[in-house]
Amino acid sequence: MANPARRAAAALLDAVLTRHRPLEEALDALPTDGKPHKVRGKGEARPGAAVAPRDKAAGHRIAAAVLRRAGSLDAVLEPFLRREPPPPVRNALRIGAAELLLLATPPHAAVASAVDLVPAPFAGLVNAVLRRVAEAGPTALEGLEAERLDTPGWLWTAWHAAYGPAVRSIAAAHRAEAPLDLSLKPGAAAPEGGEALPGGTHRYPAGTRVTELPGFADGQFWVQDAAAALPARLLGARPGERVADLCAAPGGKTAQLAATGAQVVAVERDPRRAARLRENLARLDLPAELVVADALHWSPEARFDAILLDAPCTATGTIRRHPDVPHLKRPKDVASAAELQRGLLAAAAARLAPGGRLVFATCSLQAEEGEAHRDAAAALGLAPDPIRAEELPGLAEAVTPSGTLRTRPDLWAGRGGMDGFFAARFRKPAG
Ligand SMILES: C[S@@+](CC[C@H](N)C(=O)[O-])C[C@H]1O[C@@H](n2cnc3c(N)ncnc32)[C@H](O)[C@@H]1O
Repeated sequence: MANPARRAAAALLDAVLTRHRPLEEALDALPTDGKPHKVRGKGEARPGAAVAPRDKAAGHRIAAAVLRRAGSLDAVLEPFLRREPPPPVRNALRIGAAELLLLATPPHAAVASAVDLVPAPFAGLVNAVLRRVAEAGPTALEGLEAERLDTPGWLWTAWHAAYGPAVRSIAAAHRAEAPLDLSLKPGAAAPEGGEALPGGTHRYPAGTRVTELPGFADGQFWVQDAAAALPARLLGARPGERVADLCAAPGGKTAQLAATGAQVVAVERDPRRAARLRENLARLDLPAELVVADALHWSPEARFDAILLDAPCTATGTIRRHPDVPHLKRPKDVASAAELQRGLLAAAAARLAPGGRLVFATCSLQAEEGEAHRDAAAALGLAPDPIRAEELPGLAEAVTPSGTLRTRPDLWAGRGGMDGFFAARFRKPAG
């Protein structure tokens, strides 16, 4: 019987790499209470033994290491494989190699538990291959062009076109797990042990469990990457203003807007995500009107002084936090996300009062989901309202010459990086 943490890792890798399901969904579907586990959205139920929370966390860590470094791990395994093994065997080999080369698991335990994951006819193969990998040790990774191997070719090409040689440092940043960033409620004290970043975010080491920090249950703060905190700040909402947060769940930016004293209307299409937003606002004790609706077709009674459009996107700026993204997204997803974003931008422009402000943001590194929208906005009656470097202390490098925001995971590299975000600010001419 395979070790529960490795079994969980194998189930997570099967979900992402074979069935193309998001990692978060696969984590939710792991049976933690002995019930059969259900794969949401597919109606597929399969029996599974319960996984203790500790084993689930360990399995998640192993699966994430494999997803981050799958290209490098496959390159190490390559010389020892004469033909392609079936997917579960390939994943067991990747799990074993990740434990040996990246996670410092003692070799005997790494090899034996990978062998336990596969059916008997493959046990000899997995044992022999992983013993060879164990003999080489972490030096097996030396000399590999890890940045390229661990990045799908189409993303490398797109990032090279957009960012030039920085593509290499972007890809390198994806190798590390992201730290935990918190935004604080006004007047709240930050839990001890963090670093105060310019702009107000408090940063804690990767792996910190937010629910265990003092102040979480009484709603003193919420999880929000340092870059994700910027778009709402750039909107500059003021007390009493009527502000819409389109595409609002899980609500990090709604919380920021509500904390300014503005009258916030949060719009979210997905009822399940809207329920999470409601819970988050209740925990934080921050007020906002929640509308469960499609922002493309929603018609409010009155127009807004300010709108934040944090549009759905391919999320390629969040790969440090979501290492499944490069394995799941395809170029056609960028094209369809960009089309939806154009529609949402037009809907947002129509709901803005004359003189009103709009911030458009996406957590994508793809230019089609960011910079391309800047010029299209003129046709919607929106004038650029350039962002100034003084507005973003310590982050002048993220302000582009045309006054948009472009953060990347390799910025603030010595401090733990940040998510990749694009933001542009517009004004609707008065009268
Ligand atoms: C990038 S996330 C928003 C993150 C959020 N602003 C925050 O800071 O926590 C995009 C959200 O938009 C929602 N969404 C997608 N299309 C939508 C639409 N047409 N109308 C309203 N919400 C939509 C998704 O369900 C998702 O919750």
